[in-house]
Amino acid sequence: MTPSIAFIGVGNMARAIFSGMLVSGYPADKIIGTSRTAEKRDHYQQTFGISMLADNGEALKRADVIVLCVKPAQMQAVIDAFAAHVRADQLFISVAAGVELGAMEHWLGQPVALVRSMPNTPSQLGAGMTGLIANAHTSDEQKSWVTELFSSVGDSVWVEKEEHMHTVTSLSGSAPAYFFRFLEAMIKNGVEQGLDEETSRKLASLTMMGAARMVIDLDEPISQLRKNITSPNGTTEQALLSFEASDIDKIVADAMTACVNRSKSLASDFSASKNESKDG
Ligand SMILES: NC(=O)C1=CN([C@@H]2O[C@H](COP(=O)(O)OP(=O)(O)OC[C@H]3O[C@@H](n4cnc5c(N)ncnc54)[C@H](O)[C@@H]3O)[C@@H](O)[C@H]2O)C=CC1
Ligand SMILES: O=C(O)[C@@H]1CCC=N1
Repeated sequence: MTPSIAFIGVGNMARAIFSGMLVSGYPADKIIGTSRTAEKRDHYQQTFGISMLADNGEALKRADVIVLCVKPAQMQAVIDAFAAHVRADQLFISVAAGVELGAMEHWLGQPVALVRSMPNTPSQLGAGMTGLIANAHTSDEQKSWVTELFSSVGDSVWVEKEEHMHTVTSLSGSAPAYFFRFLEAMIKNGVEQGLDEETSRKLASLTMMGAARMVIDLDEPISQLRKNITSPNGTTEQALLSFEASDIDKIVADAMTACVNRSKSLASDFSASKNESKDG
């Protein structure tokens, strides 16, 4: 039987996941979303044919699987409000950056299956990439179901240690934004050189897709793919020398480290021990 799945806090990430699921054939009548805004509930219900509710507790009651999609700062309040009504057979999946399994277990207040995920927005096109880790109460069967769920919107990897979720965030969760930023800069320069925006956008973005497909589909080192384009004393060489002069490795490493550090600081803000000391 297809499980009913409730997305608590429908925003960018929830929409990306359930729209990808719908495209891959998940029945709309098995998908519930929650939003506090009537306009958004109407919009999502009409656009996607899913059930939209105002009450998270009602969504919890109706669902087999609950995907927690609110911002990290809202997670505790959302869980606290329905924790007393959680059933032992339910499966929870969080998409929140930084919020650790231990903190969510603490808020849920009972042994329950819980998966922490770090998806990304290309999920909405079935091209998502998701990192996953489960708590000790999650069965192998539940893990397989979660793998299938995220396979329906792209691909996924299970990490061995929870601290690896910070790295996943910097490599895939946040990373579509890096590529968008890079494209923005390229398109802007194409326009500055005289092309219209549409042409510049098409040239840059389809090139990014083609390059990514070469990396994924061809069994060749990325450095070799790069060298195949870089004629000695040619045009590409000049562009790459310019990147090196700006220390591209450092630029990227600094950005990824900043991302990881923010993920760690979120984890520390919402850690179980901090909550225990607050409670006690
Ligand atoms: N946007 C992204 O690319 C990614 C986001 N995430 C995670 O996904 C989570 C959500 O991020 P976004 O979707 O970008 O944020 P968002 O702001 O677009 O969506 C969150 C939604 O939750 C709603 N909400 C807040 N409190 C609520 C409550 N008590 N009951 C019901 N709904 C409530 C808000 O109104 C909002 O619509 C965050 O924890 C973030 O770390 C993870 C991976 C990628
Ligand atoms: O920026 C954020 O905090 C979220 C998590 C990963 C992508 N967006």
